[in-house]
Amino acid sequence: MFVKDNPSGTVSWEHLRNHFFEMQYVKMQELFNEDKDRIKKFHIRWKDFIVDFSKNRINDTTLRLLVDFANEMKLSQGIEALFNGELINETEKRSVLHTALRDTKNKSAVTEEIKETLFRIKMFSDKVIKGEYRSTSDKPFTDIVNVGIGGSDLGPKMVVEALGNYRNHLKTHFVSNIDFDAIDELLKKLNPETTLVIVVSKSFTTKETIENAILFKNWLIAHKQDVSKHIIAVSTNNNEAQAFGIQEQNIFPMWDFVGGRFSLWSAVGISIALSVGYAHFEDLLKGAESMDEHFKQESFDKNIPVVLALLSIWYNNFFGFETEVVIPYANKLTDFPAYLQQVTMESNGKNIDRAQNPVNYQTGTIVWGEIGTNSQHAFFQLFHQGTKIIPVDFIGFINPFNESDMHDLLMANFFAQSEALLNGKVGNYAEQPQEDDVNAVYKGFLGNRPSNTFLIEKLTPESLGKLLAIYEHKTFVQGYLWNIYSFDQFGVEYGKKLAESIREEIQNKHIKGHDCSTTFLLENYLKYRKKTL
Ligand SMILES: O=P(O)(O)OC[C@H]1O[C@](O)(CO)[C@@H](O)[C@@H]1O
Repeated sequence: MFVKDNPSGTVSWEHLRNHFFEMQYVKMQELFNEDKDRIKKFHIRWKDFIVDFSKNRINDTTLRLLVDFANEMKLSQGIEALFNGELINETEKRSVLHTALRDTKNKSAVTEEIKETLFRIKMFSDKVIKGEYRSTSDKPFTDIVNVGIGGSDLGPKMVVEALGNYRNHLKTHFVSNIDFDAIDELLKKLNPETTLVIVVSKSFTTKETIENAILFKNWLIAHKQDVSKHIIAVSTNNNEAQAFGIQEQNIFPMWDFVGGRFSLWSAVGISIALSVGYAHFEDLLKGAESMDEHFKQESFDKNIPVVLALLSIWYNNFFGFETEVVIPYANKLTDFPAYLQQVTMESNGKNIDRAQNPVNYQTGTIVWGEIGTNSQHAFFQLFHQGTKIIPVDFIGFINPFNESDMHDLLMANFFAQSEALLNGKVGNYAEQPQEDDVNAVYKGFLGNRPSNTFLIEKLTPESLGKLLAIYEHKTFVQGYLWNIYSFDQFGVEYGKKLAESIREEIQNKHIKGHDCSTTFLLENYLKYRKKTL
């Protein structure tokens, strides 16, 4: 089971704090000058991945002290507890076993159930793709609509997009928000006779999802389609799904031991299997499984998720950097930052520790991002010359899916940005300021801005699985070391309840019991709302 020690009370935390005072003014440029082989120490080469973390404000002592901290907090014990299915989600009395979803070696009862479900996903997706599972009017399906939100949307949507080059003829759409304007636009494009709807909701009670599912159900009924053929579900709540009109054989199970934001590996990912075929879905799982093995077995100083988590803690808790950014140099990873935000921020946005005390140190980092090079032309100015320091994860691929010289230009930008952030405008690139240039002062930049670089051979189902598992485990390690519970989300659940009661007040046109600001806003909403339906 997990220890419940306050990390800021450990000896190694104290050592890190003292070490920070030495390191805070050290320039990375100096570290590189002093040690021409710095890269040898601070990179990890693993399968088709190179993770270069040399461009960070660290030296040998930093890495050693960070690893000491992980050891003092008994991280190995925590990792063991995770993989052994101990009830580490203590507040909800649940195990956390998303790793079991991709564990082909495990022989426990849990994996039997998982295997059976994977087999069902394979059979079903094969049939739909081949046109053997047919619609009311005996036609093959052409369009898949995934109705879900949060973890029941972000992960599958991101993967379907990321593996766009592997997609088959099926057109996959994702409906998450309760924004009728957007849904209406989609409905106009869809043919109800050949549309298959997947309602994905672990709880089958999430308001947005159920409202949207009802909308699609009514749309299908209005077009005389058999709902039991056109709607399938993924849920732990069999009863509600059946009450909704979904046939039992078309309900794919979810389990309490898989958190929504870690669930794309389960039947929640059925839209992935449908879009790219089961074999590629399996490759995604295999990639994640190989990262699980690395995470379990590798020593902490060579362990990709552990090193990334420790660096993030170094910046978050000692330097006081508040956010970190992820920049994938691949359009196909456009949705990656949004997915990652849920994984990290819903998990580690907590302020009470595992011993029920308010924490006296920072937890959950703020994660954001955008693809390169677009982001360079949007917000990189602040990275280079702003007052805030924002550590960057650059993600790039050596080979594109479709060969083109253009890829070298894309990647030239990828390499240039991290180099510029490190070095600033010095060395080979320094321009001699013109004596009469009155703007010279605005044109310099100092560098010393940290980044990690992921150089991956190619974006494939397998490498994507590895990448996602890296960030899942990084999140786990951070939550564990911050001594918080990463696998519940009570904050979001409270917001859901509040929205329900406000909706009732709007419907009854009776606003009551709010602060004066909310009352003012609601009254104006009611006053100017012109409902035509
Ligand atoms: O799959 P469900 O039960 O509809 O929940 C959707 C999402 O809602 C949340 O509970 C809160 O946003 C997420 O954790 C979850 O992924």
